[in-house]
Amino acid sequence: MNPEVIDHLPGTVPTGAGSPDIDQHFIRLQNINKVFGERHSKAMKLLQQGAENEQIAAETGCHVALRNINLDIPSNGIYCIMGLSGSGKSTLLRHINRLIDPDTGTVHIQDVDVTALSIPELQKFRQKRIAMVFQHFGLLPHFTVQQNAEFALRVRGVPKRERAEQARYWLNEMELSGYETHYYDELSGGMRQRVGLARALAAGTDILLMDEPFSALDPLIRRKLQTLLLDLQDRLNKTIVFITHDVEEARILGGTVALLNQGRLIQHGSLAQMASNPADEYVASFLTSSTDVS
Ligand SMILES: Nc1ncnc2c1ncn2[C@@H]1O[C@H](COP(=O)(O)OP(=O)(O)OP(=O)(O)O)[C@@H](O)[C@H]1O
Repeated sequence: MNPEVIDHLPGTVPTGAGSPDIDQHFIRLQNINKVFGERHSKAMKLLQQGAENEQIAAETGCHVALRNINLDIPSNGIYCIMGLSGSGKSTLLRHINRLIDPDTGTVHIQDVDVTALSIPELQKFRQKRIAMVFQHFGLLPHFTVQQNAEFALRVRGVPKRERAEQARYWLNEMELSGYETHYYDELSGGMRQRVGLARALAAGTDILLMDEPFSALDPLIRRKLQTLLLDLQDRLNKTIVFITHDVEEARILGGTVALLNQGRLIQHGSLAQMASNPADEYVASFLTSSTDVS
């Protein structure tokens, strides 16, 4: 049996009991800049000279998605990335697994410089360490629920019986037993996202990147999935980076956040600290426009 699978068989899933020490610098982004657009080198030059985003856009047509991001994300917890639409949340998240390459800067996960990995090394690293859950589920419509849940293990070359066992375990955890042979079209939004979660968890990685996973769902289902995620996290102790627009959702998920505005990291820490000592007007109005976080 594949030793990677043994590590993550249902009976050996790590539990929250005796939690490991938290590594405060588990994921470390340093000096990340990211510009999108065709006149890229001109835009980068202006950025490095300190030009504002608007000036760069006016002179080059390029969009500055991330500006000098320095952020440490601790291990074994849920860390929320927040900000208005277009503030750079997804771009930041996708730097962690290098779905997007930075223009400058580095991403480390523990002692691995993710930005320095070759493509084959990166593929292996992702398969072993990082799973992703998407806002619009990212399921393959021509695959059954079971096949979708097995997908990451199949890509990794895990033998059929073992991956089927893993997927069934996580589908059961997601209350989807009995739906294994169903297809995407036959599922509600909440069920689709539970398949997305089962797929990510079956992969057995220690890092989960979640890009607004619950925002397409109606409020009751959303609340149910938040509770499900918290219950799982109590047992699994993963490092979860979770994008949300919603301050209330961030508070439910533990209240540790990084807040972006126009590609800049404006403030990070606990929501309560940010509410009592906001870095600027934007933070204050972002927090109060959503909910009471004190
Ligand atoms: N591939 C791309 N090409 C050009 N511009 C891009 C690309 N990806 C992102 N952008 C731009 O970069 C900025 C940041 O985008 P990003 O998707 O990271 O924001 P976001 O905060 O996740 O927004 P949303 O909440 O709407 O998903 C946006 O203005 C977006 O239009």
